[in-house]
Amino acid sequence: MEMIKVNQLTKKYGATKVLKGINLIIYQGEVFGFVGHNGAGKSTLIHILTDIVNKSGGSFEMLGISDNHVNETKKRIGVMPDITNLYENMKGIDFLRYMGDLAGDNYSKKYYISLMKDVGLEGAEKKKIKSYSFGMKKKISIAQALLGNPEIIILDEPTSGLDPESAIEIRKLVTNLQKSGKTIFLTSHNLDEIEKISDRVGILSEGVIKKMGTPRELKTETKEDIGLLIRTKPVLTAANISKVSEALDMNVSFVDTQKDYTFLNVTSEDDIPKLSKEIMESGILLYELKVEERSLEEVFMNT
Ligand SMILES: Nc1ncnc2c1ncn2[C@@H]1O[C@H](COP(=O)(O)OP(=O)(O)OP(=O)(O)O)[C@@H](O)[C@H]1O
Repeated sequence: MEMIKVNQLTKKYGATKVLKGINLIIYQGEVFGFVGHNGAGKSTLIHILTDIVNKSGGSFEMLGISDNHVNETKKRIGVMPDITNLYENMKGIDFLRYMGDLAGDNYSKKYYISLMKDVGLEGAEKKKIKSYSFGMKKKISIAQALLGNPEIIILDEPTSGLDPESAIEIRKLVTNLQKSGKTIFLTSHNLDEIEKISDRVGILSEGVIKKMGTPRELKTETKEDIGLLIRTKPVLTAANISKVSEALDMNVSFVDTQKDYTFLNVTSEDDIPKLSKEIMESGILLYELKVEERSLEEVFMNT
């Protein structure tokens, strides 16, 4: 099922066009990672989808419901608020109860306690938010997004500013939410993280989604050469490579050697088995062959 569908969405602030025609479909149960430079318009899109900011043009559907009827979807979408909007003088559980009450929901104390446990805040229910660590504040923001068991959860930079351990905890939480059937739309500046937890990634640049796909698709789609790292005895030299290249009549280029390793480029995946066979048949012992992966960061920098 299409949980979020965005069609030619635009947004202008005054004369500045921030979003110039966003097209996007997010399916049920996906974790979709949305990345872009500072000021690219990620939060603007989130604010439009959650009815905080008006669109300038185009349309969108949330849970199959048109943006003309956005009120009907609000209870089914959870949005993590900015942690600067937390009521710091309130105890954690009172804050959640207050937000629940504001939404017109009447949950039991047990519900709020279990919600705090779900986000890893067990034992902190009666502590004031101002005494929480940065990571705990992020967690209670996520708990607020989970109030009412929404089907779509939108998290704007859930791990920014967190130490690695807390970031791992939040990532686990996202994975558990996905396992429980939620659809998650998240932004992050941490591309390693986006790559680890997202099923698909969209890169927003110059007002449009320039690239979209699984992390693997993005990392392989624009790659011209395939980098190989080979460990052999004896170590392959430029002369060996040019001989192999000639024998196979294919374009294998020598890049460098470091200790026991040789770095090479080939132009097609099909060259890899041919190359390894040729090396072994020439009496050179092949210990290791690795395809060097492009990082999502490289893809992002080239977008
Ligand atoms: N209310 C507003 N009025 C005018 N311009 C705005 C407003 N809100 C955002 N902008 C501008 O729109 C652009 C996109 O901002 P937005 O916050 O959506 O980017 P972002 O991708 O979320 O950035 P970041 O990664 O830094 O959070 C920026 O140039 C910003 O200055």
